[in-house]
Amino acid sequence: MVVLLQPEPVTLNSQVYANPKCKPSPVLIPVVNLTDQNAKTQIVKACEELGFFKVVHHGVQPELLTRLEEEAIKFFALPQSHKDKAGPADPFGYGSKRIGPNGDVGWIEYILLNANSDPTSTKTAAVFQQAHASFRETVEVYMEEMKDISRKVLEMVAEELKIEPKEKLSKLVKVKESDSCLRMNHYPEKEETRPDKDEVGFGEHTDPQLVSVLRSNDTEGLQICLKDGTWVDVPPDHSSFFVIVGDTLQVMTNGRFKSVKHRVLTNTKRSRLSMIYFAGPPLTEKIAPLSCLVPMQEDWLYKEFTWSQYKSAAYRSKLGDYRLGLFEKQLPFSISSV
Ligand SMILES: C=C1C[C@]23C[C@@]1(O)CC[C@H]2[C@@]12CC[C@H](O)[C@@](C)(C(=O)O1)[C@H]2[C@@H]3C(=O)O
Ligand SMILES: O=C(O)CCC(=O)C(=O)O
Ligand SMILES: [Fe+2]
Repeated sequence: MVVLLQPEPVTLNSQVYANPKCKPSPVLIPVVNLTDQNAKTQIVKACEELGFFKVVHHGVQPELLTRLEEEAIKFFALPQSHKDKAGPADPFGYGSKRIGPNGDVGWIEYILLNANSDPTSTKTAAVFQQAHASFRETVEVYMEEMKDISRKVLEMVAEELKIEPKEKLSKLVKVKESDSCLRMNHYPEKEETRPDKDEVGFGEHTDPQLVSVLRSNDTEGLQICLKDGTWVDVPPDHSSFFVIVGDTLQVMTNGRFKSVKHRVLTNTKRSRLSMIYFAGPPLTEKIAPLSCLVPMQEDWLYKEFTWSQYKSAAYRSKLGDYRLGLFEKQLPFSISSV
């Protein structure tokens, strides 16, 4: 008899921070083996309960992860004046401390790159001009792998939820018009750490896209917010990926999946490096609850919008704003609320 070993779920290692809402928690992060026949059921359960899960047996070569990490480290180690030639981020290119256009800041520097390398983005071109010669190629190969993981995850979601046609979700991230991007975040080490104080690397937010695929080095810092508002640490694991449900998938499942709030705290003497691929639909794609999941329009919790409309609204908002609120349908008063 062959006994298949299931990967152990990881216990969230909550630290006690000054913030009273941040408590130790016995929550487990679901771990999904992408080659397991039960993967689709586990993915849907995790998307419903947490909006977040860890992926193992993903098939991405560890050498590619190491290569991209090394090249990113080399980029961030360049003199500030070189990096600044690729900034400020517009949103693409190199950014430091400022996140987005509306006054958000963090202990961070980053590169944001469009998956469809936009020939008009001079900032993107400048990133590659400053970087090591092989950086562009490594980034392109990595993005293809991330697209593939997003595709597989969305195919499994569609299969489990019996969405028809079954490519409905995965097609959105596969087609060449998909509006996806890759962000590399560097949270520099701190000489002085202040264990009594939360220091924000990347403020709390949800990701606007369908799904995000995150990988980091072995430095902690990422936290997710549970439904009861408790923040819990996600133990880092440099050989796995974490999948984050985005706002768009929340809308398409009519709220059945939750886009998880997350943030990065940087109270550490070691630097954190993360790479995160945001799988987004084409700009012109109409986003609404899927009719095969919610046949009656009056049951839709959200109005229909295009990804382009949502993205514009997101870029007018601050990081921690509840962006989906703008697209929620006004529900008639229920008798019990009167
Ligand atoms: C403050 C902002 C940064 C952001 C655009 C926004 O106005 C609100 C959404 C932010 C976010 C979060 C997830 C991704 O990191 C990101 C690239 C995205 O698509 O939405 C960022 C945006 C950004 O940094 O430009
Ligand atoms: O750096 C991280 O681990 C998370 C970053 C993040 O949430 C983002 O870039 O949207
Ligand atoms: Fe995020």
